[in-house]
Amino acid sequence: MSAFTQKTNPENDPFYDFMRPPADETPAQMTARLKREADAQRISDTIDEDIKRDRAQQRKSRKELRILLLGQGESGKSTTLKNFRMQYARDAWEQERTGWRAVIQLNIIRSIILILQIMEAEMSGNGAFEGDEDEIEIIPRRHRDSNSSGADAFTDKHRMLLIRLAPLRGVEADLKRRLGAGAEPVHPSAPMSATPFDDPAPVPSPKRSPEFFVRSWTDAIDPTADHDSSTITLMTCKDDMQALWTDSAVQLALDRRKVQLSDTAGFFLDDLDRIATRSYTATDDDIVRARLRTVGIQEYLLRISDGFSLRGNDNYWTWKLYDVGGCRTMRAAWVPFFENTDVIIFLCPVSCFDERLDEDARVNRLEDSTLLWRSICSSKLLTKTQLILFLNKCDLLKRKLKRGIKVKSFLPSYGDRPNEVIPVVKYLREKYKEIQKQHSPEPRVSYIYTTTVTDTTATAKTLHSIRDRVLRENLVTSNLV
Ligand SMILES: Nc1nc2c(ncn2[C@@H]2O[C@H](COP(=O)(O)OP(=O)(O)OP(=O)(O)O)[C@@H](O)[C@H]2O)c(=O)[nH]1
Ligand SMILES: [Mg+2]
Repeated sequence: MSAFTQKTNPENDPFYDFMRPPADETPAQMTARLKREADAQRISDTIDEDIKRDRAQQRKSRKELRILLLGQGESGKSTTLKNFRMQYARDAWEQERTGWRAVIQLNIIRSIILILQIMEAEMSGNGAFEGDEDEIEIIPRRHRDSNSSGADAFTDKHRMLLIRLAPLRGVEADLKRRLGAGAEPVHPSAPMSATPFDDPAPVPSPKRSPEFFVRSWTDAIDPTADHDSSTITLMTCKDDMQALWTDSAVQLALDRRKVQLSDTAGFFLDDLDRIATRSYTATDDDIVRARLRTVGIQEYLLRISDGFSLRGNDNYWTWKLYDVGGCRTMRAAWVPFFENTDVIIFLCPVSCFDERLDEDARVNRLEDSTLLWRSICSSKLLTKTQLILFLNKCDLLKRKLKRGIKVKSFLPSYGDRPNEVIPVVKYLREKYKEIQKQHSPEPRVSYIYTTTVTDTTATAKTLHSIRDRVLRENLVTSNLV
């Protein structure tokens, strides 16, 4: 087994007596024994390394690469995967297009229900509000002024909107039922680990209740499903949804509670005219922006041409991409996938410096991401794995800094550097590069990209560059060139 099972008590080891040194061991005998043990360990490590290298070599001679997408929840792993599939698995991508409509409808309803909840809380003078038992996403992460209330700002018009939009809750339940063919509940207080290598430990229940998710897209995205009743309700509610979203009292309430709805995952309220129609078909951009949380680990196959070999099928490689759930309750499940992983694409959302984790509100998101990056860089299991870092969500960072949020207030080490995108990204790039350099068991090349993976055109260029670099490196190490 791996190095991560070391924490067991040696007294429980059935071989403990056998391994225990003799009671009357002299210092000279002890030195000799320790040397023997160290030699044996070295030989065992070398054999393990040889086996690993042979396996990697075999996979490479079959032109197969394993690529793992890692990073905290909402860092953009599935969105990166979507970009890969859009570029390199176009047929499957097209087949799933119709099915994304239901996910996007659900994203819209989630945003509306959040606004309704906030409005209800404000009307009743409650500082805080609770979502439904299995409520989804978007309970604000940042600090709220819980004493403020705008009850007076709301009128009969708002009460009427509450009533008229109530049918959306039924549509939400219906869509969840249909989409949730592969769903299983995630216990909100399930044991968590900050890195995949820590023993999971229970933490207090998170403030937010769990977000909707499905275990696999292919279960959820059913292009043949008839979602007409949801579409009709959305069409009927469209004007009211727009009236709610553009209402000034609502906007003020969202501001008071520091809910930046347009920056949240799966935001489509500015696109209602286009989406709440019977003929709506999800565009590539819509699919990339749609939010569906990942649970467990999902495998996707891509066939990617290396563009080097001359003969027909000879130039195709199979890339096995693994998309994982990034929340702390799911990180322990990553470890079995580390063995034989050729490449890790790690996503750090640079806009998250002022946010807390959904699953543990005590933890700053950037701190969490940095800790995770360090653990991945230092892992002995991943010594030979090529690490590619995406400093992602640069668009959101730009918007946040423009609103005047100061990086220094959350990251004192940032000091008096300019509160602008380029210096912030440069600072984080250097920090992450330094961590990689300091903690990697062996020197490794650093591949760092600044990304906004919802920008499909820019991301296509990044992915082509990665394809070329990864293939070149693996062609060289497998002596195929
Ligand atoms: N504006 C913006 N949104 C992004 C970016 N990257 C991802 N998102 C959005 O952020 C949300 C979360 O992204 P996902 O790809 O689902 O995150 P994930 O890492 O797979 O999250 P888990 O499955 O929970 O581990 C989605 O709605 C994306 O559209 C980005 O660079 N900019
Ligand atoms: Mg995901």
